[in-house]
This record gives sequence, structure tokens and C-alpha cells, in this order.
Amino acid sequence: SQSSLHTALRLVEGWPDKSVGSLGQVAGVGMDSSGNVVIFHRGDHVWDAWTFDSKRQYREKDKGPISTDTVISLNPQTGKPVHQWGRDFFYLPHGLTLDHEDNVWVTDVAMHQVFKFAPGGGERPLLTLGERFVPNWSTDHFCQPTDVAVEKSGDFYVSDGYCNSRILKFDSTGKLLAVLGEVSHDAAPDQGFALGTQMVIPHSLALAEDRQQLCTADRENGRVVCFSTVTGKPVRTIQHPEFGERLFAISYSPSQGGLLHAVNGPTDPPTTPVQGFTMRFGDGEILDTWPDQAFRNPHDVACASSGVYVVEIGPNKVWKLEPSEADQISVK
Ligand SMILES: O=C(N[C@@H](O)C(=O)O)c1ccccc1
Repeated sequence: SQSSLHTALRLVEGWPDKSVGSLGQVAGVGMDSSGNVVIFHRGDHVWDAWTFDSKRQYREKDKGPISTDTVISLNPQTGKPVHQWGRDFFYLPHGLTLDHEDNVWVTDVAMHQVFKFAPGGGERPLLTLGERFVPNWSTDHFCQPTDVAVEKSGDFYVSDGYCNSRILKFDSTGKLLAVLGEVSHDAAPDQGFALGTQMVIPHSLALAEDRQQLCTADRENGRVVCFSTVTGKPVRTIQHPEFGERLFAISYSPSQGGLLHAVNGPTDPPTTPVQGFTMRFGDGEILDTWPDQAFRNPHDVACASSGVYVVEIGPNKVWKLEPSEADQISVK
């Protein structure tokens, strides 16, 4: 029987507002402290099979950065844009996270860099990590970094990435503190990783600070891997047949005893439905799956009191889901 602690989610029609206009590939979504939904999209740039060479170097530098605003804040109720910025800076937006002071942390997979911007964005980042357009596996480089998670202490984590398989922990000044998940580039795939297999594209981060766990969507392994924020060691994996082969993104909510929302990805041939999952954080059990047949290529997920938000790449979509009272499950 389903848990009585939560209600099923349903898609909200007509959100975002039409005034948002057409979006590029929507790679990232986050929430700010006012409850606005912040999305990170690629304008007229796309990531396709020809975008990078065999050494993961971006091929289209000469085309310059995306000339339209790439970061848009949306009112959670009306879905209307309340603020936008980020033109003439990014090449291939990927991860976006707002910290507890509303600083905006983003990754760009073409630049192989991570940036911290002040609340509301701005011309210049407060912090830049990685060498512009230089992929590498040394500890002062990234290779297509995917996401950021920030502790209240200011320490932060970077999931790195498509062509590395590790999570790096830094202090608030960007000094490296720890490498999680990969002992060294030369390490045999299963060395230094107690769970037996190396991550394959740590693609999204969810920080459960109150549970002292940092979790990642280990995308091509179709699972969640959680690390202790105290020891840096892996503490558990969460995997379900319903995930299928690929799990794209996760988001943690401390409410209702701790929930983890996730979205999986399409497979070829399509074996499992593309959908979202609500899991109990403590034991990883699935409480709910949602919605029916709506998602094609979900890429990121963010949850808030106003609802759960999912962004997709191809079709380029932003979805809002909210608890549907009608499905309220009575306490058994
Ligand atoms: O994973 C891919 N893309 C997405 O995750 C994304 O962030 O766009 C990708 C892989 C191979 C070729 C082209 C795109």
C-alpha cells in the first residue's frame, strides 16, 4: 500500500506563462529563497553528437557565447518571468543551484568550468573554477562538470562529470578539500570505491545536510549513490527496476521526514516508462511515480513547497507538478 505521508503529483496546465517565450535546451532548474523557480537554458546553442571532439574539447568556441539571457527566474504561481540575466557569457549551460544566500552556482560543460555569481547574477562571477575550455582530470580541472551543491558552511561539492567520475569538495574560497568516489584517474574502475563500481556520469547532486549525506544521480548506472558529508565515504546506493538504465537528476526535500525526488531517462529500446519518482529519503523506498506519459527527456528536477519542477531537453520544456488533493491517500 502506498504511504499515507504524501500526495500524488499532477502536471499544472499553463505553467510557465506564455510570456516566457521559446526556450533553448533547458538543462538546469533550482529554487531561490523567495520560492522563485530559476531555470538555466542554452538559447540557440545545442549539445549534439558533433559538439565535442574525441578529447571532449568544445568545437564551437569561435561562434562565441550564447547572446540571449540564459538564467530566468519564474514566479512559482503565475509562471511569469520576474528576472533574467546571463547573456554573452555561457556556451553550454548545465547545472544550476542557488545556495542559502541566493548566490547562483552554475556549471558549463563546454567551458569545463564552475562559476559562483552573486544573487541576481551580474557581469562577472565571484568565483571561477577550472581552466576555460580545458578538460582534464587533475584536481584543478574539470571535464564537463554537471552540478553543484552548497553547504551552509560555504563548503561546496561539484559533480565532475561526463568525462570524470568523481565529486570534488571545496571550501568557500575554492580550495580543494576532498575527492569523493574516484581515488585517482589511474585507479582501476572499482578501486577506492567500496560499492564495487565506479560512477558513470555523476549527473546531479542533492545535499541532505540534516542527514549528513550528499547524493548523486549516477546517471548511466541508473542509481543514486550517497556519500557521508562527514567521512566522504559512500554510504549507500538506491536503485529500483522502475528507474531503468539511466537516472538523470535528484532533488532533496527535508519535509515529510525527508523526500528524494528523481527523474529517469529514455533508453533505446524504451524498456521502462520515462517518469519522476518520490522516494522516502531514509530507506529509499518509492512512494510515488509521476506523471503519466508526459516526460520525454527530463534533465533536471527541483522541489519546493510550491511543487516539483522538471526541465527537459528536446522537447525543451519546463513542467510544474503539484500535489493533487483528489489523490490524497487517507491514513490507513
Ligand atoms: O548526454 C548528453 N546530453 C545531455 O545530457 C545534455 O546535457 O545535453 C549527450 C550525449 C551525447 C551526445 C550529445 C548529448
